Amino acid sequence: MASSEDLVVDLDSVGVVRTGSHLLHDLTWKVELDERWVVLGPNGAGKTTLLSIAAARLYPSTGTAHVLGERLGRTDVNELRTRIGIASAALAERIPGEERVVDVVMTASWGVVGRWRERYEAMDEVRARALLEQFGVAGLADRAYGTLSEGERKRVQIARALMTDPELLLLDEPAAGLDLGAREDLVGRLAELAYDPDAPALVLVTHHVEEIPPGFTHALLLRDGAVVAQGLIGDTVTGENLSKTFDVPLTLERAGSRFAARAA
Ligand SMILES: Nc1ncnc2c1ncn2[C@@H]1O[C@H](COP(=O)(O)OP(=O)(O)OP(=O)(O)O)[C@@H](O)[C@H]1O
Repeated sequence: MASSEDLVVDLDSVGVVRTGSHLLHDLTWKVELDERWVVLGPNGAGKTTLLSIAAARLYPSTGTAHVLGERLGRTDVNELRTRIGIASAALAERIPGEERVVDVVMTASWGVVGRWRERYEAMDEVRARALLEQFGVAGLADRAYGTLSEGERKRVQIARALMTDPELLLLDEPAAGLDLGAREDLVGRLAELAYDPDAPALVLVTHHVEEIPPGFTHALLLRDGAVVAQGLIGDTVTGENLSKTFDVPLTLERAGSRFAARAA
């Protein structure tokens, strides 16, 4: 079955089974080009599994998954993966501590461009430094990555994920481990990205409604591998839906385009 061109992610009744457990169950989800999605859910809900499918790194056991119009399992995933940017703790762990920050960002494109190496290197470096500037860490470009704070590293990881000018950007818990100031700074920068009409489709995974950047348009709430609710953010991120998702009575406050939740 073909997927509409405007659909960046198109999952139809997707299930993922591993060693007898259902990690995802009958999940249907469609992400359009101009949408910015937040995926919320407790530990073990299946958020990272879902992101792995959207990243074309995991195929569903049942159902069909199209990413950027290509059906997983029937396409060259190496070519497809160059069109997807991802920032996650698992990828970050593989960055060598001694690597120069600008190289951490630049090397994201090296898998894509094999020819005219030297020419591309100069262009790559200009782009890498501009992305570091966009995330407020241009001053760290020549430092060793291992010397950066957690908040600085997160920003570098997102700059790296954007290096190939992806059509889809996946962010797995980008604010995890950040102090309040660093979180707010990152939320502000992600809001700028969300409001940028030229930015890729965005999917951000988090446990915390406080980390939802303004400008995000849609939400998917997951629990035990199944969808609790999905749709426009204002309709979906509600106290009732969050209580079902996290299995604890919660009240939700909304101030402008920011959310805060606490036990009811
Ligand atoms: N290969 C596997 N075999 C069996 N179970 C697995 C496997 N990989 C993951 N799981 C389980 O699947 C469930 C969903 O995992 P996943 O990492 O997608 O959740 P998550 O929502 O991202 O959780 P967290 O918020 O803690 O990161 C978890 O219970 C996990 O233990």
